[in-house]
Amino acid sequence: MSDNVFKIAVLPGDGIGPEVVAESIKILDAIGEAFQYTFKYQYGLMGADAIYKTGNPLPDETLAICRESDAVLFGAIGDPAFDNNPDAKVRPEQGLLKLRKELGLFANIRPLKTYASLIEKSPLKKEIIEGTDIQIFRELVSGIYFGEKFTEENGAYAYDVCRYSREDILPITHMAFKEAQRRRKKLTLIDKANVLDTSRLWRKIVQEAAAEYPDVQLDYMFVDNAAMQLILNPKQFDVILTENMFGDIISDEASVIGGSIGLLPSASVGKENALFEPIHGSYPQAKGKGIANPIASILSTAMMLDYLQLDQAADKLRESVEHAIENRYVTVDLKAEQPCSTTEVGSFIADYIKYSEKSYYNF
Ligand SMILES: NC(=O)C1=CN([C@@H]2O[C@H](COP(=O)(O)OP(=O)(O)OC[C@H]3O[C@@H](n4cnc5c(N)ncnc54)[C@H](O)[C@@H]3O)[C@@H](O)[C@H]2O)C=CC1
Ligand SMILES: CC(C)CC(=O)C(=O)O
Ligand SMILES: [Mg+2]
Repeated sequence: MSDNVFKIAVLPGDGIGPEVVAESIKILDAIGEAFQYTFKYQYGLMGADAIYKTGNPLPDETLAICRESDAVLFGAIGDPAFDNNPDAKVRPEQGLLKLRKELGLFANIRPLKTYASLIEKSPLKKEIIEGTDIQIFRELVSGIYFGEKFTEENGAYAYDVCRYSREDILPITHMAFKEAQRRRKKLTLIDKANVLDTSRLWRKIVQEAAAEYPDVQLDYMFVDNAAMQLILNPKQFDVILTENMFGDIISDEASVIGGSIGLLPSASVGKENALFEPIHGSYPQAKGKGIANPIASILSTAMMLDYLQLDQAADKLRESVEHAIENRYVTVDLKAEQPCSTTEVGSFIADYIKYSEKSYYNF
């Protein structure tokens, strides 16, 4: 990374991935213009698109581009042709899981907040969700997604092994405690320690680590109860720490509180690199229809600007997104009276960044 020049690996992927990433690039260019940054993009094949073109869901060239980059901007992978074929040995999802493992992206951070103009649009009552502000820390490169897996040749049985080590658990545990210290000083470990040995190991290690953070209130919640509590009383949560599969599931559920999964960004962070992607998938039903909400990808780009320590630019991007949402310049999933298309939302946000008052310069 040299002053004001940043190498960004761009992996659009499948389905709506290319559409929402295109809006993020449009906005990154607007940020570059407004703040005099240069973002150099290197595009890479990924997922089903990569399988169709190369036979590999994560080509070596794509991995090399990511390793050489300052950050990775990723869309989504996934294709019904593979979803509906349980016998497919090569799958798009393998590319994403391999990329996360190869880059050592052990911490997946999924922020969730509510917006005033969307509160009334939620299926949940205003008094329950208003003011919800949660950070989910999901372990991303271990657990059942990465364990030994086997299917008996005649389909008689199959298994997936969930395995965790202290080395898998500690790094993200410390990250989550430190984030709680910066926020409202509450950390909730979500697990299934009443049944699973792996969860009991999480609870033991997190309990040990807690001694280093006496200012943080630590509590525990079984994942089935947590799935209910997220809907009953989401404001009880500040920072959530959990293992891979539980985090995958509860973050999609939590997205309903914010108004749409099309709003939720994520950062996947390791020691030497980071990847930024919406929490949603390739939403194949919407491919090519211009109805996909690009804001989750755009807010993931804001998290990338945070990571690159471009704080003013990140703040301006978030201000621009809030301006679009509060002025109802949004896609159909947010129940807009006059829905905008994916590209209209992106252009509205990009124009606001370029032409709004210089509210972010300290003149
Ligand atoms: N990180 C990734 O690349 C992920 C990939 N996938 C893959 O995506 C494919 C589809 O999986 P699904 O379970 O249908 O998950 P999905 O997240 O693609 O879509 C689920 C539902 O969420 C809504 N949705 C998703 N993205 C949206 C957006 N940007 N704007 C508005 N609404 C949106 C739609 O109602 C959609 O039917 C599968 O192949 C799956 O493996 C799923 C999750 C994450
Ligand atoms: C391939 C899946 C594990 C992707 C996903 O659902 C996620 O990361 O949220
Ligand atoms: Mg998921």
